[in-house]
Amino acid sequence: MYAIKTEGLTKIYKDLTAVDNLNLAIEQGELFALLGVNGAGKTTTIKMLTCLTKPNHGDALINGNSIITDTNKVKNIIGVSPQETAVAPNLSVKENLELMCGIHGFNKEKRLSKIKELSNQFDLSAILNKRAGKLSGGWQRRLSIAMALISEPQILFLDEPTLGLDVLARSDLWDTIRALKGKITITLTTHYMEEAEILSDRIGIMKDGKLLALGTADEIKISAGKEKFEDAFVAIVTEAVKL
Ligand SMILES: Nc1ncnc2c1ncn2[C@@H]1O[C@H](COP(=O)(O)OP(=O)(O)OP(=O)(O)O)[C@@H](O)[C@H]1O
Repeated sequence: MYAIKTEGLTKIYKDLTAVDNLNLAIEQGELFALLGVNGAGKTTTIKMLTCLTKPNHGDALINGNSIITDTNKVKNIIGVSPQETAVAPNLSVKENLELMCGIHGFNKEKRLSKIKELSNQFDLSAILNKRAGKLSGGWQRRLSIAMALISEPQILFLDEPTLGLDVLARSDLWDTIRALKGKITITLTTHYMEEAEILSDRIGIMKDGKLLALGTADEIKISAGKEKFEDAFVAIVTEAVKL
């Protein structure tokens, strides 16, 4: 069974088709990147897959569960780190993690063990009592990902995980994401070509709501007839090559 399978997934806002007949299948354990320039439809796709907004047409199956008819099941098996980070700025790092444990109804024992496990995994131990709003963007994002993992999701969605971060913070976060690779299915959106190429198993390139290319970075380079992934991306989105 695919982790994610979309069938003609479409979202229309008034006269704008934000996501246009998206057909995509993502394997279990895959790290998949949706790459595209601003307004390509990446966030709208993630919002539909995470049941935050309903499609106008089509459907998507998340581990076999429909985002339209099985929303509760879908919500139980996914974790989301949204573009606007879900971190509560006035709470400490620990309180943010506790809040998520509370939302998922963990008892004290489970809460303590989960916070310990994630603090170790994400290097948060030394900053547990710091106010989240005082952390740098990179650390807030790291906390946001840790929070998304509290429910032990089977599929993790990361919407623009490194948006606005400096080179070092981005590289740190790439290490964090790499460490999750293979353990869980990850779908991330990005407009950084390098991020998609370095991190993901496969990449889908979107523009104007449409999926223009799909494959590994190498496959995309070969089909576009370019040696560098960046050149392939530019050629595809400027429609210099039709795949
Ligand atoms: N709630 C909304 N109402 C109307 N139009 C919307 C809404 N949300 C998104 N759009 C439009 O849909 C299109 C796709 O937006 P979306 O945010 O999905 O793109 P994106 O690829 O995630 O871009 P970005 O990288 O800027 O986040 C854009 O033209 C956007 O303006």
